[in-house]
Amino acid sequence: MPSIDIAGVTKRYGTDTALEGLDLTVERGEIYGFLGPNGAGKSTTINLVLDFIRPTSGEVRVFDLDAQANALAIRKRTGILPEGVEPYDRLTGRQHVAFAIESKGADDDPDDLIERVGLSADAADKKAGGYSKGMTQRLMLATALVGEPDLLILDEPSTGLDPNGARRMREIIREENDRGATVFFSSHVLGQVEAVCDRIGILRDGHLIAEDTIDGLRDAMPDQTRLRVTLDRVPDDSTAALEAVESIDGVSSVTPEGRTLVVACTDRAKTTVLHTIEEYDVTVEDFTTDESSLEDLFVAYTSDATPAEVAQ
Ligand SMILES: Nc1ncnc2c1ncn2[C@@H]1O[C@H](COP(=O)(O)OP(=O)(O)OP(=O)(O)O)[C@@H](O)[C@H]1O
Repeated sequence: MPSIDIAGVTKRYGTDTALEGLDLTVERGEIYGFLGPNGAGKSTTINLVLDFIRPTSGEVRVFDLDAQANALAIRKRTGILPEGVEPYDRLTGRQHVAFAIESKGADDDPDDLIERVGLSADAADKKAGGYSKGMTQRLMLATALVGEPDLLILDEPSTGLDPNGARRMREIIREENDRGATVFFSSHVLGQVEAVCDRIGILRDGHLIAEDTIDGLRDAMPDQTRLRVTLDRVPDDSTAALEAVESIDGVSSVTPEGRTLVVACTDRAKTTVLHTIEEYDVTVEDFTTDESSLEDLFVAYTSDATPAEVAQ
């Protein structure tokens, strides 16, 4: 039985279509990463799952229950970390967690949850109105974990977290999953997604344009590669050089790292990339090709060309 089953869902806001005919299934026990550029429809999808908004057409089922008819029962079994949520200024962190425990009728110890997310006992005694973004995010994660939810929905969970916080988040996602929870999370931090997800869905303009494991996404774009080109020096007009490489057909991104250019491109574009760089009066000292990262794949999948065109 899937934890989330979205079938043929369209969501319109007036004449704007946020989602169109979306089919998406998250199996029980999996960690599903939900990616997409700004405005692709990720938050809309999450809001439909939680019945905060309703579809224009189509059906959303969670735990095999209709999301509209069973919203409260579903939310009781779900831990939610919404995007950009503000805590109540006047409650302390501990009071927030205690309130969440009471609301869910759970019996967690607030201090255990506070410690687990890496919030200090001192911070937990302070009013949440003064919390930094990272502390707020940790607090909200603690409330999402209340009652050992069957499903965790995390919207941009890394927002505001420093590297330690991001690592803790990954560990908690894995621990929750080991306990049996299904995790559905949206993120722009692709390293985070790459590190923990079993499966990834990429949404673009309200359509799911790719859904697979990272290896599967790679296999679907066998021609996609990551080229590292080391030059004898940084070109004098490095901006023009970067723009020239970026505009080559088959190149989806270029990142300078000192004298090295990291270029996500198709195999066929490699030679043109090397020739183009050399036109800027520099010598290519070395180049290597590597497996594409999730970031490369994401850019390739969400760039203007369709995935099929990119893969060709
Ligand atoms: N309440 C609303 N009223 C009108 N249009 C909306 C509303 N909410 C979302 N939209 C539109 O629906 C589309 C999808 O938005 P959504 O917030 O779901 O995208 P997202 O993938 O979560 O983006 P981001 O990564 O920026 O958070 C966008 O075009 C957005 O402008």
